[in-house]
Amino acid sequence: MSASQQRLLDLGWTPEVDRAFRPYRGAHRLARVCRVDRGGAELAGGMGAVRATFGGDVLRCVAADRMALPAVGDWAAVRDWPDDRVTLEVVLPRRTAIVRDSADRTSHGQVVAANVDVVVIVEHLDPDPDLGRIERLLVLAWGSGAQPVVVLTKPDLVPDADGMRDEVAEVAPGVEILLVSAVSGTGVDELGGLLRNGRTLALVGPSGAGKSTLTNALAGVSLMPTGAVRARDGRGRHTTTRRELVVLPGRGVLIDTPGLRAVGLVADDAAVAGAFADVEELGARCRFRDCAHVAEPGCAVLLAVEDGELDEDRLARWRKLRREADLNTARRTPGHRRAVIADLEAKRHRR
Ligand SMILES: Nc1nc2c(ncn2[C@@H]2O[C@H](COP(=O)(O)OP(=O)(O)OP(=O)(O)O)[C@@H](O)[C@H]2O)c(=O)[nH]1
Ligand SMILES: [Zn+2]
Repeated sequence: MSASQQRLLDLGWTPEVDRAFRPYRGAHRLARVCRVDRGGAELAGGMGAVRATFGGDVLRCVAADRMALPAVGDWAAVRDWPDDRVTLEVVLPRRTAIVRDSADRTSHGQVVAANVDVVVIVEHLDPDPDLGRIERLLVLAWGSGAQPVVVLTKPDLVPDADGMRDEVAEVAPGVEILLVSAVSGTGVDELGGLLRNGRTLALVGPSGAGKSTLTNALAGVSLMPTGAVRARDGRGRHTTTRRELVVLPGRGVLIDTPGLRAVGLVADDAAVAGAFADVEELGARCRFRDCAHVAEPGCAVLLAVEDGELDEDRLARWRKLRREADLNTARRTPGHRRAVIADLEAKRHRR
């Protein structure tokens, strides 16, 4: 195998990617997006790292839908020009995508990371884990098409990490939960075991949960500045740029997303159902098939709450997420989108 092919394999290349790229071969090169900023993207490919600006087609697509913006983890067809410029011409179809709500609310959302195999939800045990946040990130993960895993960090700082894991397990049915301490080394190998066969893992979680620390522990070297070392500006944002995609040759690819604060979800019912498999399962036993689990007779979900089998707070959070999902679905219908865009245009003219 050539060095160039080996580099692509290390980047997570698969025959599926190759098939998607086939129509562009010849005039284009294949590359993976490592980082996106205002002016363009940093890419890695068979020939190494390059910086690219976005081609006209990409810009036109982005104008119509923000989801078309290249994202870290995307595979792309890239063109080299005689004056040494490089342009990203086509974003290849995404196998999976972690999508959050965009600020403007006119489009589907913003892709946080693409072509991810495992979404690692990182949450600290100290301070106490936020169960609602874990649930939201699980909805995000189930909506992405990738497999979720929960990693609980800083178990070395609490007396009963196992007990806390059991509590978290209640809000993460069917999801593997790992206790991982970068300090004591507990669980690092277990998590590292998920990084194999060129798979892509994306770390998501709040700032300070220990994502960069995990990346360093998995890489075995200090690639990421962590915690206090990294300077923050007045709004609490990091001023130093960080690497977002780390290639661990022969193992896999790690994507470290910047701390997601309040994650606006672009969830649909299926993603919520994935994260709340326990509620779904109970709901299948309700007398009415479209039971909302509010006050219906023969509601198996309410009965489970009464019996202490299902936590009332969890049901309340399920309701809230379901409402959000319904709103999103309504918002995404073309008619609604047109109305929102017209409204924005009107405001612009009034200014
Ligand atoms: N005791 C202990 N401290 C940890 C552990 N993991 C991370 N930390 C500390 O927690 C702090 C935050 O870790 P980071 O890795 O910078 O957190 P992050 O999730 O990358 O945060 P952002 O970059 O802001 O998104 C640092 O001071 C780490 O040293 C752990 O397992 N045990
Ligand atoms: Zn019901």
